[in-house]
Amino acid sequence: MRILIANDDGYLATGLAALVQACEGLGEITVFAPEQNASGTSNALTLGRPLNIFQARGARGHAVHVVNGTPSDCVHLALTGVMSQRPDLVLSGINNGANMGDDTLYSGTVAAAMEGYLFGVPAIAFSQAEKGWGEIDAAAATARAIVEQVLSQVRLDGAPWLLNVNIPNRADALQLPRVVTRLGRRHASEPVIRQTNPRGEPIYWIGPAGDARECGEGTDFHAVAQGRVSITPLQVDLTDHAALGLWAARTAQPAA
Ligand SMILES: Nc1nc2c(ncn2[C@@H]2O[C@H](COP(=O)(O)O)[C@@H](O)[C@H]2O)c(=O)[nH]1
Repeated sequence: MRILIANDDGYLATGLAALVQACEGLGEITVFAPEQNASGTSNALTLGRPLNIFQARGARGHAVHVVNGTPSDCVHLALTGVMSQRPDLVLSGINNGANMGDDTLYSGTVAAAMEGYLFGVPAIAFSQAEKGWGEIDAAAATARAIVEQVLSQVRLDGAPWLLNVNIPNRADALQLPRVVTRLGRRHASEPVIRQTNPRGEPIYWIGPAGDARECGEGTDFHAVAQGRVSITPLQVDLTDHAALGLWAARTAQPAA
C-alpha cells in the first residue's frame, strides 16, 4: 500500500513527524509538505508562479519532498505527476490545533486531504484539539489505529471517502472512545486586531476563531469536549440541494 502524507504546519512540524513515524510499517510512505506554515490557506493552489520542490529531512529525520507552496499544492503536485505511482491513501496532519466546524473551510490540513479525495484517493485529515503538540505521540498512535481500523472495514479501490479527525491532547488518546460526528458551527471570528507597524502604518491581524455556537450532542465540538475522538465524514458538494426548487421559482423567467 502506498501512503501520501502531507500537512499544513510545514515540513518541520512535530505533528507531521509523529504521524509519519506512527504510520511506519503500514506501507510505502511518501511525504510532501509545505516549506512554510500554511495554516488557514484552505484549498488554495499557487497559479501565479512556478513551484519548487527540494528534498529535506523532517523533525524526526524522515525524508520530505518540500514544496514552496500550499498544502493543496503539495498533494496536487504529487498526484499530477511528481509521484511516479498513485497513492492508495492520503493522510494529512497532525495539525497543531483543532479543525472543527467552520475551521474545515479554512483549514490547510483538511484541504490537503480533500485534494486527495478530489483526485479519487481516500483521505483522512488529523488534528489535535489543542495547540502545542502536547501528547502528540498518543495522538499519532490513535491516528494509526484509526487508519488500521478503517482499512479493515473498507476497500481503498472503491469510491473515495474523506474523514476529518480531531483528537484530544491526552496521554490515553488511544483508549478514548471514537465517535462519528457532524460538523458543528462557530460564531463569527473575533474582531480584527489593529496595530501600528514601526513605520506608523496600520496593520491588521485576523482575530481569534469564534467560540463554538452549534456544539450540541452529535457535533465534533461536543465529542472533543467530552474527551472523545471525533471522526467526521466530509463531502465536497456545496450545492444547497434543499434550496434548488426555491431558487428555481425565484429565478423563473416568463415563457417566451
Ligand atoms: N479566525 C481564526 N481562525 C483560526 C485561528 N487559529 C486557527 N483558526 C482556525 O483553525 C484552522 C486551523 O486549521 P489549519 O489546518 O489551517 O491549521 C484555521 O484554518 C481556522 O479556521 C485564529 O487565530 N483566528
